[in-house]
Amino acid sequence: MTSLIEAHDVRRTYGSGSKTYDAVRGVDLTLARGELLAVLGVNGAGKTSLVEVLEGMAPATSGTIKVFGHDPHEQRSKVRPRTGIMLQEAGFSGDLTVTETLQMWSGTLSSPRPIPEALDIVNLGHRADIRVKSLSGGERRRLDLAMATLGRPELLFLDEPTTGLDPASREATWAVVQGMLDHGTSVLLTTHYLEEAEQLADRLVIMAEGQIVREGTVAQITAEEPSRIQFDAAALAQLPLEDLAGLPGLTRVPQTVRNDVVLTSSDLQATLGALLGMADAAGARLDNLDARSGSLEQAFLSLSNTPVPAVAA
Ligand SMILES: Nc1ncnc2c1ncn2[C@@H]1O[C@H](COP(=O)(O)OP(=O)(O)OP(=O)(O)O)[C@@H](O)[C@H]1O
Repeated sequence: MTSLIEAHDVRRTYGSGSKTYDAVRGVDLTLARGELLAVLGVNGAGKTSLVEVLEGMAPATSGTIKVFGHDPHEQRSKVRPRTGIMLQEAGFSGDLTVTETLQMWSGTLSSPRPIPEALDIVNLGHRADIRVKSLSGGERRRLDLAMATLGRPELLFLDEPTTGLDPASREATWAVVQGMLDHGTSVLLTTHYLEEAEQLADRLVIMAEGQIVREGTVAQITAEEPSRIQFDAAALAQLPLEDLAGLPGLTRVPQTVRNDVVLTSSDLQATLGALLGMADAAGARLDNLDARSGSLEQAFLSLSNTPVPAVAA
C-alpha cells in the first residue's frame, strides 16, 4: 500500500527563549491509502499539535512530513485541494445560513459536491436555510463535517469529530466516515472515545506527553494488556494475599483496591482455574467475581499513566 502521510521524527515546540513547551516529541507516523488511523490520547497529549502540522496548518519545529509526497506546509497549494479538514472549532459566521456557508467554501474548491448532496450526507438537508447561529452544537459539528467532505477529499483529517454529540448523532457521523472510507478516502482521526476508535480504525496510535507510546490494531494493542480478575475482599479471610501471590500467570503481586482484590494475569485461564480450585479448597466465596481479558480502555489508561480503576460492581 502507498503511504499518503509519511512523518519522521516530528517535533513541535511552542514559545521561545526560556519559555518553551515541547508538545510533540519525535513522532514517526504513516497513513496508508484507504486506511483510517485513529490518534488517541488524554487531554494535552499532543494530538491536535501533531495533526495541525500534518495538515500543514502550522510548520513542524523539526522533522520531515510528506503528504502526497509534498511538504504540507511549504507546498500547501499541492496538498490542500486534496484534503478535507474538520477542526475542533470552526469559525463560521453565525449570520450566514447553512447553505450560504457551504456555498462560500464551495467557491474555493475545484470539484465540489452539489450542496444538497453534501447536506444529505450529514443529514442536515432540513436545516439548509437556517442561520448557523441557530444550529444546535451537534448540528454545527455535522456542518463542519459537510464542509470537510465538500471537496471530495482523498484524505480527511477529523479532529475529535464527535465530541459533544449525543449517541445517535455519533453513530450517524460514524456512518458518514465509514461511507467515505468505502469510497476510498483515507482518514486520520483524533478522538477521546475508545469505542469510536474500536468501531472505525484500521490502526491506532496512543499518544502520551507528545510521543507515540503504542501503535497497532485494536487486537494487537489489547493482546499486550494483562487480563484482570477481581472479587470481594471479604474472601481474604480464607485466602490471604500471600497465598494468592502463588497463583500461576500473575504479572504483579495481588492488590486490594477499595473493597476488592485485583489480580492481573498474562494467562487468564491458568490463573482463574487455580484461583477457583484454591477457593473451593479453602471454602471461600468469591463474591462479585469478575474476570476479563485486556481491553483497549485498560491499555489506554495504563499507557496514559492514569490509574486503572477497579470495575464497578
Ligand atoms: N499555542 C500554544 N502555546 C503553548 N502551549 C500550547 C499551545 N497549544 C497547545 N499547547 C500545549 O501543548 C500541549 C498539547 O496540546 P494539544 O492541544 O496538542 O493536546 P491534545 O492531545 O490535542 O489535547 P485535547 O485532547 O485536550 O484536545 C498541551 O500541554 C497544551 O497546553
